[in-house]
Amino acid sequence: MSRVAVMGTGSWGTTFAVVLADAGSKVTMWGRRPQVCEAIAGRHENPDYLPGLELPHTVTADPDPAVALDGADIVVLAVPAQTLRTNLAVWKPLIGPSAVTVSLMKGVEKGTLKRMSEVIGEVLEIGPERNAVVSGPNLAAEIAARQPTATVVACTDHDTAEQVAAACSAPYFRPYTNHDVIGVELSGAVKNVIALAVGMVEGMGLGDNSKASIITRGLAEITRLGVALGAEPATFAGLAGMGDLVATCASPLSRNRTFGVHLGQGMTVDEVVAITNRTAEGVKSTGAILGLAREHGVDMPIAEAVTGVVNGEVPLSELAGSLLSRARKSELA
Ligand SMILES: NC(=O)c1ccc[n+]([C@@H]2O[C@H](COP(=O)([O-])OP(=O)(O)OC[C@H]3O[C@@H](n4cnc5c(N)ncnc54)[C@H](O)[C@@H]3O)[C@@H](O)[C@H]2O)c1
Ligand SMILES: O=P(O)(O)OC[C@H](O)CO
Repeated sequence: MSRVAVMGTGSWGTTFAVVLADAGSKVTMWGRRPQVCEAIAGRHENPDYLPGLELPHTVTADPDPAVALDGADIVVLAVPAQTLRTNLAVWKPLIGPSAVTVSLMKGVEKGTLKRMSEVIGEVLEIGPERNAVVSGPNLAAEIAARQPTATVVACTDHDTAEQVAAACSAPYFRPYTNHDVIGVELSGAVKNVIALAVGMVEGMGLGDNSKASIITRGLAEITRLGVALGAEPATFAGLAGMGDLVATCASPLSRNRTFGVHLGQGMTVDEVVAITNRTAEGVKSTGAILGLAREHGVDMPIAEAVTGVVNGEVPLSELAGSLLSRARKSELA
C-alpha cells in the first residue's frame, strides 16, 4: 500500500485524495487552513471545496507539512502554479530522499516560463525519474461523484509512471502512462488559455461554430508549441491533449471557461477574481505561455488574443477581428 501525501486541500487535491484512497492508498493531506484540515480529518468532509461529499475515512489532513510528508512514498502537489516554488522551498527538507513527486497542476510559472515539473525538479533537486505529472480530462466535481474518466500519468521513467498509476487506479479512474512529460504537461496548461477564449466566445453570445473553430485551432497552437519544446505530436491527440481540451472547453464546471464567460459578458479581470476564490490557472499563465511561444518562434494567435484581453490591452470587441483578419494560411502549416 502506498503512503501518499497530498499537498493542497482545494477541489482537485481533495478529489485526487479520494481517488487515491479508493485505489487503496493511505493518504494524509496538507492544507494551509487548519479548519479545512479539521473538517477533513474529523468530519470526513471538505465543505469549502466539495460540499456534501463524504471522504473515505482513510483520508486524513493536517496543517503541519511535516505530519503530511512523514514517510510518504508519493508526494502529490496540488497548489496554485504561481505559489508552488515558495511552498516547495518550505517542504523540501521534509520530503524523503526516495519519494516520487506528482504534479497535478496545470500552469506555467510567470517570469521563469517553467513548467511545474521543471520547478519541482529545480527546487527539490530531484531527477526526472522521480518527477511525475498527472493530467487529462479531469473535472474534479465529476470525479468526486465517481463518474468514470481516464487520465495520463507521465514520467520519463516507466517504473515510476507505473508506481503512480497503480496508486491512483480506481474503479472509475483509469490512468494511462506516457513518457512524454513535456507534451502532457503543456497540454494541461495551454488548454486553460483556449478554454478562456471559448468562454469569452460563449459570454459574447456566439455559437458552436465559433467555439469549435477556437478549440480546433487551439489544439493546433498547443501542438505547435509542444513540438517546438520537444514533445511528441501523438500526445496532443490523446487524453491530456484533445481529451482535456474538449472537456474543459465544453464544461460549465471549468473555472477557466467560466472565467472567460464572465469576461465575455463584460466584466473586468478584477471583477471576476472578486467573485471567485477558485484557481483559474489560464489567467495567470497565459502571458508565460505566450512568452514561451515567442522564445521558440511559435505562432499562437489565440494565446496572444487572450493575453491581450486579460491584460486589458485588447478590447473584447476586437477579439474575433484580431483572429479573423490575419493573413490566410494553410490549415496544415
Ligand atoms: N479542479 C479541477 O477540476 C482540476 C483538475 C485538474 C487539474 N487541476 C489543477 O490543479 C491545481 C490546483 O487546483 P484546485 O482545483 O485544487 O484549485 P482550488 O482553487 O480548488 O484550490 C487551491 C488550493 O490551494 C490553496 N492555496 C491557495 N494559495 C496558496 C498558497 N499561497 N500556498 C499554498 N496553498 C495555497 C488553497 O487554499 C486551496 O486549498 C491547479 O493547477 C489546477 O489547474 C484542477
Ligand atoms: O476548472 P478548470 O478550468 O481548472 O479545469 C479543470 C481540469 O483541468 C479539467 O481537466
